[in-house]
Amino acid sequence: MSAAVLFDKVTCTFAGKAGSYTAVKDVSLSIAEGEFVSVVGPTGCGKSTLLNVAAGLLKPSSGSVTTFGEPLAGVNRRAGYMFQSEALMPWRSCLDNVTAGLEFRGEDKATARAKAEDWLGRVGLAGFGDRYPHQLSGGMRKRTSLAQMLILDPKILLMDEPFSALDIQTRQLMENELLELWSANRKSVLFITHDLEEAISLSDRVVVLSAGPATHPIGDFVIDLPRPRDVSEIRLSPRFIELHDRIWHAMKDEVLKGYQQTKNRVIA
Ligand SMILES: Nc1ncnc2c1ncn2[C@@H]1O[C@H](COP(=O)(O)OP(=O)(O)OP(=O)(O)O)[C@@H](O)[C@H]1O
Repeated sequence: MSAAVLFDKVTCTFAGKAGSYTAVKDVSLSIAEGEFVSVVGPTGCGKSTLLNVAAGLLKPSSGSVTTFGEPLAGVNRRAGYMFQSEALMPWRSCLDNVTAGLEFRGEDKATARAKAEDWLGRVGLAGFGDRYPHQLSGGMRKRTSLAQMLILDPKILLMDEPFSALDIQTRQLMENELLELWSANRKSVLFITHDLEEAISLSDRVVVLSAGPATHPIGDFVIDLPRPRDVSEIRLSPRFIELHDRIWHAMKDEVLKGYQQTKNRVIA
């Protein structure tokens, strides 16, 4: 079975006024079909850069990416995205935001509407379709974004700190909802987060990145916690605490290095 996403020795170098900067170097990483993989690492190390490469929005300076065995050229059409920032169109209702992708694909309005209503129900927003984004809470806007992504039935979900702007309770509710939707129809997920607890509670595997420059994976941990999981309860289990200790041990020096380097780059 081919990997949903396979990074093979991916390097990304950015040109800048002060010279070039190699954000990630020789990254090899694979995400299997149906696998939930989180990538954690110090601030500014290159997590979003890798996600952008998987999305086909950024071409690596060297190395290659394949998706389901095919070389990725241009935007990854098999992927759905969810980012930290709000991506809803403020001038469209919640329902019209969810139908947008299908309309762009040329699906007829009535079918798109029926599918969107179904998805709004699945993410707990039945009856909210005619609200506009500014009339929804942060959690509801995230649910709308989830429906907007899932309605297109992507084979891979690329998620860049999608819940980091939410308060802790709403965040855990959303994480549980994501797991429930994911387990009903296992997609491959590449999930970027700063938050190690979030990574462990959601994932099958957690990949730890080194501090930049030339970021690369320094640890790859299988998360053997049972499913289904409740993200707030699983954090109290002895196995979770053990995994957290091990991964944090691998990460903490890099986090300090990353923080120092970011500070120095700002000062320089
Ligand atoms: N287009 C670009 N041009 C120049 N430098 C860039 C560009 N994109 C990213 N970088 C640099 O590459 C490095 C990695 O950035 P990236 O956003 O991937 O990190 P991150 O791990 O996602 O950060 P954070 O944890 O803060 O969200 C950073 O030092 C950033 O300044």
